[in-house]
Amino acid sequence: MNWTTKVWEEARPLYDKIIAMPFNQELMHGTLPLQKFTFYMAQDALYLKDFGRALAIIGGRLTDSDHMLAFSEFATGAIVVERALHTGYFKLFGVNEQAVTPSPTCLLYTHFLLTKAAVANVEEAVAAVLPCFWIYQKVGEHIYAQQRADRENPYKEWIDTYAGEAFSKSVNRALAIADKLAEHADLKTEQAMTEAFITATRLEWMFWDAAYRQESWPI
Ligand SMILES: Cc1ncc(CO)c(N)n1
Ligand SMILES: Cc1ncsc1CCO
Repeated sequence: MNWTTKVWEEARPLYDKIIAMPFNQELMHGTLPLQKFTFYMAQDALYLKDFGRALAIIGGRLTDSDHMLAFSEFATGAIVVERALHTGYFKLFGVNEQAVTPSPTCLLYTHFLLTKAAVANVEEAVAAVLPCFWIYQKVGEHIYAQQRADRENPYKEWIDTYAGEAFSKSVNRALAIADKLAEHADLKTEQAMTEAFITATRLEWMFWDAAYRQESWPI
């Protein structure tokens, strides 16, 4: 059994909890309050910039040139999505970019990714960024399949991005790279990959939860 199949079995209960979150249920029905979505978007723009940075770092650390190419394209993709938020939802919903600073959870997640990208084994670094691809694809596709066709959803563009074919191609490429690295990894490295994947999946849950609560710094 390949590593991604095994790790998904472990992550499955976390994924089920992510789907059931009020943020995602309300996003699916188009009833998520605009304030909560706007908070999420503003935090996600900050997230995507550092995520892109982490992907570029990993790209530079990989050995295989096909893998390097894939990660530099993922890094480009993350920055393109970050730019699209600014010209799309930010303008549409009137977000003041200057006023946005990272929430505790956003900072925790981006710093986790940047630390793994910079100093962990590259296999573990790839595993750490994988939920950003895979969880978003699964959530996007779930919401896309469940949404009601007769109703306009203000968050349609978000849903279409992550349920779309272009994103799916990136996800499949990232999964294949992770499996290839796991295939050649020793047991200890494979276990570290699994742990990094599970931690990042928890952080995905926390990122949506923080947006729903519009999390701020306690002091
Ligand atoms: C928090 C978060 N994780 C993953 C993605 C998709 O890459 C995103 N846009 N935001
Ligand atoms: C995972 C991911 N999320 C937004 S862009 C990107 C890389 C794929 O282009």
